[in-house]
Amino acid sequence: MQKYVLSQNKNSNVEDFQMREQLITTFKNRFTTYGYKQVRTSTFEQYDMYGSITGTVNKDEMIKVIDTSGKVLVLRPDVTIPLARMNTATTNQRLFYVLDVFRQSIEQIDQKESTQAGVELFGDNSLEADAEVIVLAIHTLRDLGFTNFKIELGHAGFFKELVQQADLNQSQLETLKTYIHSKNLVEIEPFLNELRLADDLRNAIQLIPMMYGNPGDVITQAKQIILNASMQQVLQNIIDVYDVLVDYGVADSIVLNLGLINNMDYYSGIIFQGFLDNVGKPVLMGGRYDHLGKQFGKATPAIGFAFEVDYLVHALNQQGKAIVESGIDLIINYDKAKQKVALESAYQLRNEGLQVLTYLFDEKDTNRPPSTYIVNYTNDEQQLIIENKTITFASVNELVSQCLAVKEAK
Ligand SMILES: N[C@@H](Cc1c[nH]c[nH+]1)C(=O)O
Repeated sequence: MQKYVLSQNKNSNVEDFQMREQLITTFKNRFTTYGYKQVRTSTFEQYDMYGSITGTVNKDEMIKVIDTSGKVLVLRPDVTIPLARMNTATTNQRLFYVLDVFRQSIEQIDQKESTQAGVELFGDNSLEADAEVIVLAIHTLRDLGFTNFKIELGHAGFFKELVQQADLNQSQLETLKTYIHSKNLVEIEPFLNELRLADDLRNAIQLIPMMYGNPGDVITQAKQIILNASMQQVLQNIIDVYDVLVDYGVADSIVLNLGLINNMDYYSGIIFQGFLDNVGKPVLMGGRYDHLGKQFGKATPAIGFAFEVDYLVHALNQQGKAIVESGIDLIINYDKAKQKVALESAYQLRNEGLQVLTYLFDEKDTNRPPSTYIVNYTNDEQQLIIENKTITFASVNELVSQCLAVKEAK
């Protein structure tokens, strides 16, 4: 075990970092084409703020720090909450971010930070907005080269409505959520029997974990357990959003999951999660949270989602899509007597955007990275070597234009 290394689980090698940068460029490009503007929020937040509102991150999972005046702060445990608090726009606002969030669950004590790339759309409560945000998630996954993924679509209201009628206490509610989440059909039945619920209510709750799969089938099943007008409305909302998704041509990527329960409690409408083949956890989570803003004095409808960047990097690595490109454009070897002209060339070539390393000929280091071109400055010769072809050049300018011509031709 290495001394003072807190956790080894953060990707820290060069290839992973480059892959993350490529991913981030993809997020930025795609989010921008849907009208989103990038923002950031503070890394430190007031612990009290999280204490005063409901439906936020579990307080035990937040990482607390104490500033020099003794005030308790937390490291940003979520981005949606601070953005909902900061949002003052009177018209639609589309924001995106690529930021680290800090949470520590009891199950995964080593996992304290993760990078999220997310979007939030404020000020639009239409089902077209719901569909557009989901399509943006799908569009981005396709940009990243994923073909085998599914978006599970559900609704926060479906479960809430049933649970409200069952009148459960907090611990019963948590148990039920766990059973539904893990589709634990064996334990859910005796659990519900003990609660002595009305038959139709017990039956409806028991069927929730099975309300999963092909949208047409799930809608037919769900119609049979509708107990009141609000549940009817919720189901209609799901059907309407799904219809817009069909018009976008993304129906293939959608499955319905009426037992879907997101981590955060602030959701009030459509919720969704994205799953890739071979990754057990969702790589994206999101949904509508129309009541969160109210807690900060400004009721604004809102919907958004966040990708877990680390899981995506892991998935790309597993699929063998890792970047193996570790070489550079050009190496300049030079005799001490030619130092001036060699270093001048290096400066100019770098100025043109080429990656350049310089080495004295008598340097012992043989462990050099691969390069596309090699330049040799010796007392007698000035050579540019490209793929076994040797070209001589008279001046720095000539070298620069030769290199650029080759680069352009590639
Ligand atoms: N902040 C949510 C994801 C989300 C963004 N917007 C809406 N939901 C999470 O971390 O799970």
